[in-house]
Amino acid sequence: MESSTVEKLSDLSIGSDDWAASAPNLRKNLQILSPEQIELAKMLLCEGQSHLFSHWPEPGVDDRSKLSFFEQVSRLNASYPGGLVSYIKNARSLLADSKAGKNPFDGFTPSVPSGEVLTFGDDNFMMLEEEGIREAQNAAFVLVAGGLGERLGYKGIKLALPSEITTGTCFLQHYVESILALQEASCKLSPGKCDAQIPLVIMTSDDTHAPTLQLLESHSYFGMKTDQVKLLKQEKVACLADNDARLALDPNDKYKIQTKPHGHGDVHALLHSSGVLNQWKNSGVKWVLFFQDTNGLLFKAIPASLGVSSIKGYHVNSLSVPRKAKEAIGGITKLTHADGRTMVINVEYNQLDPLLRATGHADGDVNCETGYSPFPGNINQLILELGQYIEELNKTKGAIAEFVNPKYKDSTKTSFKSSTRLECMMQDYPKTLPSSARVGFTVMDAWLAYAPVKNNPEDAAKVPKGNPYHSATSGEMAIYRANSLILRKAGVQIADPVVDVFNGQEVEVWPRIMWKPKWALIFSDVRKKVLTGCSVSQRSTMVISGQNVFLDGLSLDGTIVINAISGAEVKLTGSVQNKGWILKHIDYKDSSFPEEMRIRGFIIDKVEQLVMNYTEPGKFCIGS
Ligand SMILES: O=c1ccn([C@@H]2O[C@H](COP(=O)(O)OP(=O)(O)O[C@H]3O[C@H](CO)[C@H](O)[C@H](O)[C@H]3O)[C@@H](O)[C@H]2O)c(=O)[nH]1
Repeated sequence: MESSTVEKLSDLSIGSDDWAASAPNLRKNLQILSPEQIELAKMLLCEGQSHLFSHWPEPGVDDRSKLSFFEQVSRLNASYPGGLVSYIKNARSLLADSKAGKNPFDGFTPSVPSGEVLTFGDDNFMMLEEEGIREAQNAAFVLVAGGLGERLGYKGIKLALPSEITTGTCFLQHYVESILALQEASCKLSPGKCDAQIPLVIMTSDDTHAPTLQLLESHSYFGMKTDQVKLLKQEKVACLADNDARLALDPNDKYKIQTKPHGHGDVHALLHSSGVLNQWKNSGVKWVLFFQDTNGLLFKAIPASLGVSSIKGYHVNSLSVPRKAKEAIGGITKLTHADGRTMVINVEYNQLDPLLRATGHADGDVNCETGYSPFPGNINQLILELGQYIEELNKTKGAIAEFVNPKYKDSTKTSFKSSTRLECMMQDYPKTLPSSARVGFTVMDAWLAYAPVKNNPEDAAKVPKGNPYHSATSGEMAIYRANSLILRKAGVQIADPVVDVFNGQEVEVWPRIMWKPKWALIFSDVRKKVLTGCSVSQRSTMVISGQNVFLDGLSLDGTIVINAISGAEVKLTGSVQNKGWILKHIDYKDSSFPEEMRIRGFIIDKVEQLVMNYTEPGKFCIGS
């Protein structure tokens, strides 16, 4: 050992180790720690964390575990803006506010903001869609997928779950194919050569990282270039044992700090620290679109909402849908402070009711005469303008306003039922923006834009009548409904749905109509490909996978599946009739079926179908 190192160590461990007086068991072990670890130990003691070492035995016993404890501390320190010192200080302050019952919206009065309300299929909507397609080549997508989906109770990652079982396409595949279709459509509109590759970042966590990577790798990235996709893993944060923000030890490992997820708000700090935003800026990206793991309808709403951002010049545009009172989505709210400040921001679903009650709305979160809450529902699809986003993150480093939600043992609020932690949400990003920032929102019908898969069958069945179930059943049925309604609007005679009950949830069953994003991204695509005199019966299934497939005088009563390369132009006409595909009820408790089927309450019995595959270029016609 070099003499200078010897001196330094002896200095710390023998001579001047008074700083460790509050943790005698740590003091005895200083000799096994590196200088960096000793610095971390000093920091922990300074922050009142001596209890972490009270059980430490003599040097020589469990030394490996002691070192791995510090490795974890080092990781926790590095992954939080400002390190653990900031985390603990923020925690103390938020815990004190929580104990005092301080309302985070103190001094603010809520009111209903005004935003862009769009109507599917009208001239304005179609103009915005065209604009969105033009801008798509300047977009980058960010998918937050670090959550485990505890409410759904599904064992795998939600991105691997089929969004519908007619084609069995999982959410991630659908998202990637939609982005690739946007890329192609946008480039086609550019004069000259356009070789834009729309980047996709996926935020994962320890819970989801490996399976997400595996899903991508085992499917060749669903057609994306491997360097087009980047995974950023969020770290968990330390749990807090009490109001003094003493860190909690893992009940199963006393050399480990217990950790829990910090929330989707981490995405901003991760994008900032990864350097990816500047790379995007240099390659001409202008818009960053954030989205969540299970919304099979989302890409039907992307083109028009991107069009709104572009035409209005919004720095922040949140996509929203009419919200049913008490629905588990935040409300977009205008908050006006007594001092004159205003902001338009998401008020999370658990905070909206208390905020309204505290500000003179005795009934809290209730529907108005329209049958919906007057506050539009935030679906957490945000479009940020990259230049202003980078400017803001350079100031904040991506730190987002946090909150804490401890479950107290009793009304004295002195101890917790279980450890808690700080959390943050990505939609709180606008909270720190200057008043000059252009923050807006776009409202679209829920049938077109929002059908997440969040609730397990039991909880979904308990949702108040008239409110959306947000289950695998409703998420799938919503896709069929949206596609049916879009074709209806384009002039196809689509039979009315029938009402059925799956896993205790009453849903409308429309014909199972599916198309790949490359067939139609926007309504004008559908109109170009759907000619006159078409009809589809309620029991029918239609799957279109091919760019140049046209419906012209088709009368479908059964199942038709078309797979065609882009060079093949296929016309579907005349009558197609067969026994088709039948939905069969299954019970979610019946473990003879795979979990991803059980959670929706049905399987498809593929009795008879017409399947046509076109692998050569040319013009083809099906139907008699
Ligand atoms: O630490 C986390 C937690 C969640 N997520 C991801 O964030 C997304 C949203 O998570 P949840 O589905 O659990 O979110 P909530 O339902 O609690 O609520 C959020 O989504 C709603 C709409 O779906 C509303 O917009 C609401 O205001 C917003 O907070 C998911 O893709 C999830 O994977 C992470 O990446 N990391």
